[in-house]
Amino acid sequence: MISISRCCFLNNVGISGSCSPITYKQRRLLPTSVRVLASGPNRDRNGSLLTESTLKETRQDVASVHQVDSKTTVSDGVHDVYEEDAATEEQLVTPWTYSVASGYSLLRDPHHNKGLAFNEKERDAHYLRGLLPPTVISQELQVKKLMHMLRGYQVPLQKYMAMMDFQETNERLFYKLLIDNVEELLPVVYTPTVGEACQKYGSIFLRPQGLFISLKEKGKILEVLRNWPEKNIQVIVVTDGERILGLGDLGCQGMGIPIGKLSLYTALGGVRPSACLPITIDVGTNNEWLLNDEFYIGLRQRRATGQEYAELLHEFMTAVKKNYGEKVLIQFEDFANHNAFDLLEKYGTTHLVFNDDIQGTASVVLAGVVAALKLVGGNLADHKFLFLGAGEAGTGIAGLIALEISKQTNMPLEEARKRIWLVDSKGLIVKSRLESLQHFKKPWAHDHEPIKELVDAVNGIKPTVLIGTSGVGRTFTKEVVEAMAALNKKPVIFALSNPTSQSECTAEEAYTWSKGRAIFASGSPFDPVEYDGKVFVPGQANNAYIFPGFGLGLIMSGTIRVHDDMLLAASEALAAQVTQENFDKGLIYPPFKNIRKISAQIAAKVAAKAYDLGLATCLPQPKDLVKHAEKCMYNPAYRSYR
Ligand SMILES: O=C([O-])CC(=O)C(=O)O
Ligand SMILES: [Mg+2]
Repeated sequence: MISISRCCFLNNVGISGSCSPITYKQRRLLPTSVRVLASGPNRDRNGSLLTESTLKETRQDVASVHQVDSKTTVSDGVHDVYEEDAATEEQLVTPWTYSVASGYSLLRDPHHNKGLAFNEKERDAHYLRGLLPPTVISQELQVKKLMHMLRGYQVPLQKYMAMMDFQETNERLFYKLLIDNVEELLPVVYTPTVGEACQKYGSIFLRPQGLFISLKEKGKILEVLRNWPEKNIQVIVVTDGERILGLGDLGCQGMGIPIGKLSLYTALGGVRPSACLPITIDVGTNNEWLLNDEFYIGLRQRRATGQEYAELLHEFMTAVKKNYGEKVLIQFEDFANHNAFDLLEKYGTTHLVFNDDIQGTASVVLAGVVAALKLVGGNLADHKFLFLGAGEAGTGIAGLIALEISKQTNMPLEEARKRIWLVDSKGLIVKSRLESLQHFKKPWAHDHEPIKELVDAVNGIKPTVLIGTSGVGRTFTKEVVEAMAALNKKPVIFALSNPTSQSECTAEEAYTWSKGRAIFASGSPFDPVEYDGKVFVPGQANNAYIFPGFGLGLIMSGTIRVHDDMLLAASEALAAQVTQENFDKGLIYPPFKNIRKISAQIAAKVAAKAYDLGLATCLPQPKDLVKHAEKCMYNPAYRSYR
């Protein structure tokens, strides 16, 4: 086996430039325990922001990170960091070499394999003669062939498995396929199919694509992180599998979600695949069916809770920061409510954390509501919102809408919240229930008599916007939609629960029961619907519009904390991407086919906000942040290997 110079392969268009990643040696210069900020998290239980004093302290952390950065004289961040890491402690303690295989091994290396696209010269230079059939084809033709193959499969899960296989065989081809056919393939690698894949993950599992950290690894998490072959990690998506989409506790099999989300980080947001790390934390499962399934891949025990859970998570959070530094983004995904809010609150002031279900969903829905108002009329403050579901998504969206109303009108947050009502499994959230409510529901307990049924809440509250985040399918019944349509000329109805089976109603139901008057969006995709001779195209209010661009913005600016104003900036950037042509078709989200352009816009606005707030460490600030975002984005076109 001949090793090929690293330069030709690792010189990705990564997120580097003047803001180079911190190397292990430099990381050692960082204060060993980065200061815990003096007071509250970036959003306390009442939804207030980082205070001026905590912001000031966070800015001091920014200064210390930047001081280390500015000592680095790195021409090509990605490449040189690898050099340096290899030459220091990593090479001493890990068993790998950084050389890249040639010949047969090259064809089996997904990061560098090009299959039939290796040209004649490359076949000679890299010992590939005879290992491939004689024809040489372009990457475009390879994409065409794979699409032909995928379209031949009838069952969505077969398509999912084929896509995972492509990712494991030829990474660049996988991403080109996904980027060039995003509207067709998103439902395959993401909701709804990824939900079924997680349910059956044990049966279809062939090769691990992420890190599994279970209770067995307690005390060794730092070592486990170091077993992952990539060193320059910029985004981690982590789940504990307790609330996978609206499907409930899938334990260790929730791994499909971090893998799917990170594929979108690369395809939609342009973050290098090698900088993405999917992680599942396995503390057991309470899913009896899985515990008795012979193919289940996780720990066969009931979920650890309380101190045992908190200690494992704390070890994980500490190890991540120690191994990857201050600027690694940790995205929490599909944790159950009780842990999701606590983790965000606990680590929001010490780590770069983002909860996609609370914050990403909030940002995408606010954008959709703002866009819908162009069709419905009025300002946000003129509207009344009713939610079915008061968990992460429900209270997250409610909080961001209230914040935006308060910013737009200068009205106190408390006053803005009065326009927003939530219904949970026990009925309308009202003052008389205050004592028994979980902390994240308390801000939404307003004065009203108790109401049990959703339809009665609709008739009692008279909302203009109805948002479903319940995780329970078919809860927007004919009666509910008809009540909305009786109250509003153009009722705004969002059925956000995923996957399709958990959607509060289908697009067809929303349009039919409202007699074609609903402005409708859903979390999982629905096909266009024909009603009364007119075609209605439903919007997909999924956080996939936000998190890839949001993450890119944080990474390219070296931001070290997430702030709610960045969520508002992302939301505004997304709403601004809806064109008149989209509105004319009744659309409140831009088409996914433009998503990379949209992500660059979101990234630029998020980064700009981070610079304004003094939370960015990549200095100086680039002049044109949109161009900078586009330049940072991973391009899956093959490289030529000389
Ligand atoms: O994964 C998705 O499609 C959206 C999401 O975060 C969830 O439903 O938990
Ligand atoms: Mg989620």
